Amino acid sequence: MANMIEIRDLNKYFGDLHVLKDIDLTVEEGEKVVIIGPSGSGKSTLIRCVDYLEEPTSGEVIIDGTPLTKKNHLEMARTYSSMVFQQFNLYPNMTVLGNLTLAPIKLQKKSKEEAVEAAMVALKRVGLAHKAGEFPQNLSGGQQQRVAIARALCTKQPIILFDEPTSALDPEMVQEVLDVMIELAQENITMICVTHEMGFARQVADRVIFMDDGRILEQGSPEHFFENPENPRCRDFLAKILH
Ligand SMILES: Nc1ncnc2c1ncn2[C@@H]1O[C@H](COP(=O)(O)OP(=O)(O)OP(=O)(O)O)[C@@H](O)[C@H]1O
Repeated sequence: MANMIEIRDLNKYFGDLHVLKDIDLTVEEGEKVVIIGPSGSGKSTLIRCVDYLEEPTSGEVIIDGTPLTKKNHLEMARTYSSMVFQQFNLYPNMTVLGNLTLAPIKLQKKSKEEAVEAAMVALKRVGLAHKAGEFPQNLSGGQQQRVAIARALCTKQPIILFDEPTSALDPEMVQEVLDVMIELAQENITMICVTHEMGFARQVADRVIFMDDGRILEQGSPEHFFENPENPRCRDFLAKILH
């Protein structure tokens, strides 16, 4: 398998705060990676560096062989990666269909017909084709997040980054979003997902990564990771959230 994402010696500071510390990480094409760790450990910042929503202070992020730079990052993100956020980030004054066709038409220069067709295919996949004409505020949180996932799907980039996609949802809506993600994981999409959903990690991840204080302290297959973590901080963290 080819490397889709290579992160080399990545450091990120916010002012004096050293948030990512010498991160090295390679993700293969089609690989599903779940990142867990305590609040403030740098998980979101790390995946935001993958599509340059945060600019690394030093080090490199290489996508499909091309290093991200100030100059190319918008074009690279358009081609390679989309992000699903905790707070959905849908435009409230646009219909679901409007939200889904905006980037393909404006940024990817697709025709309206092509964008609508792709949007409807994506909405079907998340079970919401019948909501195409609705405004986001008329949907439940779970439905809004499924729309956000459909939006990520219809731009057809090979990488999807999930930043705690179920953390803002009422508990009864979490599973419907996870089910969509589980189904997506059957495909050759490269996924990095920051989440506290350990069942999802066990079911879907090829690799689980534990971050603490800006560093990757443990990583491995779910079997190894959950049964036999070596790092004491990872063991403590798992003991807390699993019991
Ligand atoms: N734009 C920013 N400006 C200043 N500090 C920031 C910014 N974004 C994040 N931070 C800080 O960087 C650290 C890492 O934040 P990050 O959101 O990456 O952690 P996280 O592991 O994703 O946490 P959580 O699980 O709470 O979302 C935190 O101390 C946070 O307050």
